[in-house]
Amino acid sequence: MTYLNVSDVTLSFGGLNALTNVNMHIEKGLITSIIGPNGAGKTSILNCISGFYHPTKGDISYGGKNLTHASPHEISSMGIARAFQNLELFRGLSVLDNLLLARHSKLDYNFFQALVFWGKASRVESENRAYVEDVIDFMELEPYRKSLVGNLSYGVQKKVEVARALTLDPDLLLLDEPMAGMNVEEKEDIVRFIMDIQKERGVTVVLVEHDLGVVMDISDRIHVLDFGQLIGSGTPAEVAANQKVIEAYIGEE
Ligand SMILES: Nc1ncnc2c1ncn2[C@@H]1O[C@H](COP(=O)(O)OP(=O)(O)OP(=O)(O)O)[C@@H](O)[C@H]1O
Repeated sequence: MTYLNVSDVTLSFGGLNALTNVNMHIEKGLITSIIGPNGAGKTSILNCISGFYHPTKGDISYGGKNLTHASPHEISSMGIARAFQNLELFRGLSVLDNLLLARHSKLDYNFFQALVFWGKASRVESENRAYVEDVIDFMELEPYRKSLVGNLSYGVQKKVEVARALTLDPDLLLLDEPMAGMNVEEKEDIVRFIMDIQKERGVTVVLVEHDLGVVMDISDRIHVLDFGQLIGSGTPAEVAANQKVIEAYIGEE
């Protein structure tokens, strides 16, 4: 079942097309990876889906709603969360505070209720707290909950970044190179969490990743971009046998 539909999307910066007439269908409940050589347009497509860029041409719809011109905040409230390639965490705050702050953007009580911290506000606040504690538990971040993010290893910070996105209770999670800069053990760890996020929490995952071994292992579907164009889509086996994809990767070496 198509869930997120990228339809004929072009994204131009002056004379340069970062994306050209890209069509991509993301199915609900699956792990879909977007791969391609450097500069192929992978982050650009995530930026379009999450509202940081708006396509120059084409449409993006999600669960039947058009989000082409929606803001990042509107898109996040539709159930799409993103973990960033460059960490978007507050380094001087603890893991717990970072996650509470992220979760806070979902609060639906108004300023005056918050001020007196009474009634609905206090109920919502304790629900948020419980939700964040559940994410800490799920991501096995308990040993670090009071640690300042800036003092943690890069691998743990990347995990906190994924946890930050999870506190938004997403239906769709966009992960931009969650394994970049990680050692083998850290990679194995985060791969396990990505698979659990899909299976146990029922979240649809879109993954941008350079590690082709990992991508082939965990993806249900793969889309391949090269110079801003979609050159292949399908299961890992289909993509691995695609001549255009093979050439794009050989050309990169
Ligand atoms: N804000 C911008 N202004 C101008 N050009 C941009 C901008 N963002 C991206 N580009 C260009 O668009 C093209 C695609 O970039 P993008 O970051 O999407 O590629 P990528 O596949 O994510 O690359 P990488 O694997 O290196 O992260 C590149 O040529 C890049 O220089």
